[in-house]
Amino acid sequence: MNAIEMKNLTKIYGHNYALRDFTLNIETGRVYGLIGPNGAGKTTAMSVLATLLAPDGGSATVGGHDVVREPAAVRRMIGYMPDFFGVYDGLKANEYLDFYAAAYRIPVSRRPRLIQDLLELVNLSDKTDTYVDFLSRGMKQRLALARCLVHDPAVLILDEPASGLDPRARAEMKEVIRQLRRMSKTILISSHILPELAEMCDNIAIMEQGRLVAHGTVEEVTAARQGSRVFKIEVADKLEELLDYLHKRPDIVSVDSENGWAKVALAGNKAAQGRLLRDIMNEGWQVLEFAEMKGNLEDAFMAVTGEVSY
Ligand SMILES: Nc1ncnc2c1ncn2[C@@H]1O[C@H](COP(=O)(O)OP(=O)(O)OP(=O)(O)O)[C@@H](O)[C@H]1O
Repeated sequence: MNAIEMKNLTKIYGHNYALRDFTLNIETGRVYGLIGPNGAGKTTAMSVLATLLAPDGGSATVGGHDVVREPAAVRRMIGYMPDFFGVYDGLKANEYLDFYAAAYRIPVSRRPRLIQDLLELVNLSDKTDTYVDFLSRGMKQRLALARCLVHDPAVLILDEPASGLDPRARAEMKEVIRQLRRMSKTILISSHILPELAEMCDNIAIMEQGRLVAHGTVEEVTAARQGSRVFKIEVADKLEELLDYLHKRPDIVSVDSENGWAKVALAGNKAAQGRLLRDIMNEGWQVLEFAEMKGNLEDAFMAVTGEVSY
């Protein structure tokens, strides 16, 4: 079952297509990354899903509800975190969440427990009585995420939740998103921070100029661009000889050595992967690690969107 369906979505500003026949389905319970360069249409797609913007063509549903015809039902299902949001001066973190809980008509008696749970979830329990203004950017982002959760939505639409955060704050945000995934939420996240998305997401969609240019699992999108998958191979010794050996194999697209291990792009499927491992072991190397790497999503993004030429 798909939590989100977008079919031929089109949005035009003047002569500029912000979305052009954009079609994408997101299965329930998935964490889906939406990647694209500035102006690709990520915010536009998310605004349509959040019922804030009417499309000029096509249709979209969330939980089976049409975003144009049943906006109230869609809003009940989603938590939407925009890329830019204001916070209210003079409110403490718990008051801020109380304000939103009231807006969602959560009974007063339920709110203290709910707010405590939400602050715990986003790792801000010790900031309950801190003025929102005094929180760091990362904390504010996590509080904004907590705000999206007050009505316990099944679907989260997060527009660049990690933007402008330092590595530690990003890691904390990532952890919260992992936690939400464990709670079986369907999550759509846009980002420019590609390696981070690769770690967090099950699937990714790459957009450019309002169009979908690639989608699939992180591994599929990466492989589609290269016709290969990348592996880390660590051996007990004789690394130089291994690199030479790998260079000569026809199924190896490229070989690099990195921090004492080999990074190889292998053409072919799982059977090819099995053959490679067997051959290396048969040749006498003691293999300490043989693992597929997800980290080259950034390469895939650059190649697909043409931001960098190879
Ligand atoms: N209100 C608007 N009026 C006119 N053009 C707009 C408007 N909103 C967006 N656009 C245009 O639509 C296109 C898509 O914009 P959008 O904000 O959806 O992209 P994005 O992928 O979210 O970019 P970013 O990563 O910079 O946030 C861009 O060309 C943008 O200039």
